[in-house]
Amino acid sequence: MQLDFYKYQGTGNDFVVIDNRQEVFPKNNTKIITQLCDRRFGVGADGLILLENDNASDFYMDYYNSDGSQSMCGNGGRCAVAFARILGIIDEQTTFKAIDGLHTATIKGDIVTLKMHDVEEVRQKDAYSFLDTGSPHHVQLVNELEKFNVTKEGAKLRYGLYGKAGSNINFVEQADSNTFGVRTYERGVEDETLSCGTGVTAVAIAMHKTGKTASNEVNIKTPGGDLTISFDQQNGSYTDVYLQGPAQMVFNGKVSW
Ligand SMILES: N[C@H](CCC[C@H](N)C(=O)O)C(=O)O
Repeated sequence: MQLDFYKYQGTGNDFVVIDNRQEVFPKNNTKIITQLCDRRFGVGADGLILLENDNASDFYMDYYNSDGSQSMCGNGGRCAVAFARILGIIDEQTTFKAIDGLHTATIKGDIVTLKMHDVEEVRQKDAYSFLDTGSPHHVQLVNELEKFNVTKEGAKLRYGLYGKAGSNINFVEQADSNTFGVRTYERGVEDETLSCGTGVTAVAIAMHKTGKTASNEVNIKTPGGDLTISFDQQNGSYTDVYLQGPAQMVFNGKVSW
């Protein structure tokens, strides 16, 4: 079988993207997904995005981590919006569906602003917070983030604290009143990625909830680039949560198996 694919990246979180509106991709075959995402035996990516038809919105984003598991992906969502515009499905605004429901988004140049779902609950512990922004996230402040062993400590928490289902693990260092550095260990990739969209969204909300910032616009610096998160807060819930940053096509080609 031979298929056209596109490679996208959003702040260094990279994806194989396929137009699956004709339902040609064998998505029940996890081996093909893991192989496409393999950086030595395949194209190489943190995840796979299948863009599909949806009868209630502009398109459906079917997202797979590089190990074939599924969840919502914030950076992937931004890339899917950029891809939908290239395909001519959308213009500057869209409503699309993902595993966690409907999202609206706007795109100007290569900057995509994606509305994330509301967050009602932030579990606060002494050393960390835990919340779901479409995917589950552990958020923990550390010192000397640049030197921190994210892969080792992330794996320890991901398996030790959260069992089989696991969680993504975000390590955070505050830079100023509304700026934070973030490095993320992603479940499903089982490694550090250069950026995680649902992760930085979780960090922004957790930092606001725990009083580290009073601002409802938070800047995040990841190893792959900068993202901005804005939100409202009403009776303890976070609403109108927006994730903003670049999404770029890198190359396209054909894969066969
Ligand atoms: N990179 C993604 C997260 C993928 C989800 C995932 N790793 C999981 O929870 O299974 C993002 O930008 O939000």
